[in-house]
Amino acid sequence: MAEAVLAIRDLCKSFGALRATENVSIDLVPGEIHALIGPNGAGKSTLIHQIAGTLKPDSGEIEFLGKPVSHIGAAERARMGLGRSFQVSSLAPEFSALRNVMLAVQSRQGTSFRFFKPVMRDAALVEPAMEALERAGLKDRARVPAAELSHGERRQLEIAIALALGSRAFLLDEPMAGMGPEGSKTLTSFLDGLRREAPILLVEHDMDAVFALADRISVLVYGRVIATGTVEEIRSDPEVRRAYLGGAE
Ligand SMILES: Nc1ncnc2c1ncn2[C@@H]1O[C@H](COP(=O)(O)OP(=O)(O)OP(=O)(O)O)[C@@H](O)[C@H]1O
Repeated sequence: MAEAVLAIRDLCKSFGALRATENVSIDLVPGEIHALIGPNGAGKSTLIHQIAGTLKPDSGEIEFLGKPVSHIGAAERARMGLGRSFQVSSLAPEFSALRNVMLAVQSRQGTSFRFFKPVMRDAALVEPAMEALERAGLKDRARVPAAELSHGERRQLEIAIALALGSRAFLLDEPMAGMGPEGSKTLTSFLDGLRREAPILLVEHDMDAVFALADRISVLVYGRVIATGTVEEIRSDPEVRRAYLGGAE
């Protein structure tokens, strides 16, 4: 298997007596969607927080792009290209999709344009912002205020921002939440293509989306990974069926 973009080894996190993450080891290889599923309270969000750097593990290692990152903060991990999306929306609703992405490009370029006049600065931001919108399938909606975009388009916009920030891997926490059947279908096909941009660690309760998208699935129950495998392996695993999938077919 290709070298992991993201490698998590023996991660542990307890809240008092509760073991929210217990010796979790999973990885993310180039081009894949690795879904993380499990019942409510299994520890999925706790794990994503630790990977993103917003929660400190008790022990274990996290490597991103071959470098240990356990000791560095969330902002630094984001700068390295670990893109987290969907739980906290960072969109400015009154600004156009384009302006939202331009702000991200600007934050990435830092102060290198501060000596330029605003209009020239804008020109230097438009091109990379439009490119990110195109990669996220939103080029035609560039001038539309974020508030007027559909639910699914706002998620695409968040992805465009992550792409503009140079994401090398995506941590997506329940992207299908709040979507109707049509929106879920559109977003599923969008995410299907997104894996070519960067691999995705996908936390999702929508099993149709998970089974349609995942190259591999890890099942988390009471903080432990009870199985990792392909869709077929996971669907036919007796322990997984007992603990989580039940009669879902
Ligand atoms: N800050 C905290 N302090 C104490 N307990 C916590 C804290 N955060 C999470 N927990 C507990 O850790 C366990 C795992 O929670 P977590 O939110 O990670 O689960 P989850 O799999 O994401 O659930 P859901 O699918 O409902 O979002 C739960 O029992 C939860 O109550």
